[in-house]
Amino acid sequence: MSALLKQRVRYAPYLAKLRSAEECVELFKHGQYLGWSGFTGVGAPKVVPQALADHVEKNNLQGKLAFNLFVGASAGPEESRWADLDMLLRRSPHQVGKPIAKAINDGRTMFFDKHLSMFPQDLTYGYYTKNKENDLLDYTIIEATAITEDGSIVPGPAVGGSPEMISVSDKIIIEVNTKTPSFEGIHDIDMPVNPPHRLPYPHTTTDYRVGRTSIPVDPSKVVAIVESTQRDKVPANTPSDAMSQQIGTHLIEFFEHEVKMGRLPANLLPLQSGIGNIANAVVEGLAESNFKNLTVWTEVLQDSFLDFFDSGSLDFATATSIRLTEAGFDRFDKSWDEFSKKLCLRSQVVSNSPEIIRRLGVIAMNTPVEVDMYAHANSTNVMGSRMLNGLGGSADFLRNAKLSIMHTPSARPSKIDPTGVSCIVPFAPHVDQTEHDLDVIVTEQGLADLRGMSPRERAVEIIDKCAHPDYKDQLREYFDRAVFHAQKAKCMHEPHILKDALKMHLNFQENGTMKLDSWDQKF
Ligand SMILES: CC(=O)SCCNC(=O)CCNC(=O)[C@H](O)C(C)(C)COP(=O)(O)OP(=O)(O)OC[C@H]1O[C@@H](n2cnc3c(N)ncnc32)[C@H](O)[C@@H]1OP(=O)(O)O
Repeated sequence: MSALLKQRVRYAPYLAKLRSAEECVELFKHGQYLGWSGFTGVGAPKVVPQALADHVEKNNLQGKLAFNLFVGASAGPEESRWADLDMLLRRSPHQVGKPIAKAINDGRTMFFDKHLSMFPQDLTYGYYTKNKENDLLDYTIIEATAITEDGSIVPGPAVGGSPEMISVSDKIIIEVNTKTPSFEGIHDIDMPVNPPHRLPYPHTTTDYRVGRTSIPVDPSKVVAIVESTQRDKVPANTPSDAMSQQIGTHLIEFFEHEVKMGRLPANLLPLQSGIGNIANAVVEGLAESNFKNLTVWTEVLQDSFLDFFDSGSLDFATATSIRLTEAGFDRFDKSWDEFSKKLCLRSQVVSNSPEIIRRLGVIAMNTPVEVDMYAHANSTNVMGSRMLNGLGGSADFLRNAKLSIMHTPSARPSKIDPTGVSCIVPFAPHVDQTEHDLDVIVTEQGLADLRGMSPRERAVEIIDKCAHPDYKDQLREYFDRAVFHAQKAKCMHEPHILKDALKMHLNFQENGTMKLDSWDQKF
């Protein structure tokens, strides 16, 4: 037992339960229901999942030792390995990475995609274990960076759904990570209380704290403590480029206008920003802008937020996960005293709570796959059926924010055409965010402010301001034809010609580009 482990585990009875990761393997049986800590690739267990993967690989147990796995959002490379080894029977509510997306799209893993604010509570309602005898997760494997005197768990860089998983878990395995510095003091943990006893969340500011800094656990449920010395491995972020910077510029101009019109205060309102290079560019733009005393209420913080703090413009940020690269974590650790005063990590049911997002008037910004001309957005399924990452928390925020913004490139490259995929389409083949949720669509071409507009007005605005020049005329022609058709058919509210509505997608599937020869083209 390392001296560091002894120091981190302040509840002595747990030390008697010390096991190696390999010694935990025998606890696991095919078909069990498991919870893992972690959110967006950080804070997930590492050594026990790796030992299980090694065991499966060594004994050719692919598909024979497989699990129903729940993680707050995505986990790290261990999850990808489980996907490659056919160890995932079922997975929810979010995932990231080619191997797991492949397992889902191959039909090997049953995935369901759920709002991240709802997933943990639905787990406690027993919705996901309803076919089991005891209605509980068999094991939760949770990464801790310290254990308090009463046996409570101090998580690392993610809280996610761990409080709920622990509350509905039959047995618990704690991986104490002694390589990661202790994150004690940075968390604010809400434990689940189900209706009819649930009370309102009292949060009225981004820095509000209920005051619990660790996750309480019944020590009799803890069956093993395992030491881990592996840090989180987050791939480098895609740097911002001219396209994403242009989107950032449009947004900052829009915020300045909103302040001038009195619809936003001078320091804006708490910001939520999604993942990816557009989100990073927006954060970079804000850090360089004239806005001061900004706050952030979001679900994931990335490396760009460290610069945002350093710029002096950001007063406080809160999320459920701080997804930093190794270099980002080093920087974070070095300035722990400074960052930890300005940062709080919460349960995902709180970071993504519709109630709080609406109360605080959050400004939400996320990237879709595509948006249609009436402002329905697809965040998850390419061509209506190929799963990318899942919905994540995008709809938690976009449905409830004061300003709901989707930012996207106007077009993406296909294999044969540098602008072969238009991200503005006539009809979204899968809808995650509806026309009733979205206020603003922005691409590098421009910004469409849709507030108060009827669907036909929206279509004109989105095509004019946001579509790529290669697609503007084509989209306008579809819209004009749809209006002509709808006038005759008396269905002018949201005009469509169903036989044509998906022709851009069909052409992409057949010819590798969304550019049509004509709308009369046959498929
Ligand atoms: C945990 C969280 O919830 S974070 C907060 C918000 N979460 C969300 O919004 C979840 C849903 N959104 C997402 O996952 C992402 O924003 C995405 C994938 C939709 C877009 O993110 P980006 O950084 O722009 O994605 P990126 O450019 O890497 O594209 C990802 C893949 O989708 C493909 N893709 C994206 N848009 C399209 C499109 N319109 N048509 C076809 N393919 C597309 C890309 O080609 C790429 O495929 P590849 O991986 O095979 O190369």
